Amino acid sequence: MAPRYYTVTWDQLHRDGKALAWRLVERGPWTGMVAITRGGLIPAAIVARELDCRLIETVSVVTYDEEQRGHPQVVKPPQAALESQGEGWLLIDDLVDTGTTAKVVRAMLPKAHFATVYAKPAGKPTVDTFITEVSQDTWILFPWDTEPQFIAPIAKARGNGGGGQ
Ligand SMILES: O=P(O)(O)OC[C@H]1O[C@H](OP(=O)(O)OP(=O)(O)O)[C@H](O)[C@@H]1O
Ligand code: HPA
Ligand SMILES: [Mg+2]
Repeated sequence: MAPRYYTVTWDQLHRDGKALAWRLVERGPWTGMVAITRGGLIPAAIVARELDCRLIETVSVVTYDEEQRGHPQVVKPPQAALESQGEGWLLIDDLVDTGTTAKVVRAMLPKAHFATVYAKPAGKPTVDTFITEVSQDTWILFPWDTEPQFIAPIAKARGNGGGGQ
């Protein structure tokens, strides 16, 4: 079955990122943040600004090639947070889908608080805090993966022409 799409604009991402920061500020203070690259980088920047957090580490896990899921590979470990096992650290990603990426990172930082902006049901048990849930068969389109384009008027797309003079 073709996936449904849920389009997220920059404005919406900023609003949802701030909503996440409101939840997380109550759980702090935080030693620092670990952004899961690349999707977690912009949500992490929004949350870091709101929480006045300046210590940002990254962890890189490659799981997907476009919409195809592969075997997760840790390309860069979250060095600064490893010794504490992530205690006091916020782990940020844009979304959890199957939870594959989350499980790999949580194994490295079992004491970190894991937060995402969006979550699908299969990945939900791996997240401590998230803002918006979408169904498992929905593909989230982020603003960095999309661009606005021309769309034909409804009447033309239906092939029933325009109104006459
Ligand atoms: O719960 P999962 O099924 O693991 O899917 C979620 C992960 O997939 C995407 O990252 P991706 O691997 O596409 O890399 P990217 O962040 O560099 O785009 C997304 O940013 C999450 O990190
Ligand atoms: O729904 C999604 N959107 C974008 N990237 C993703 N990576 C896993 N699931 C998704
Ligand atoms: Mg990612």
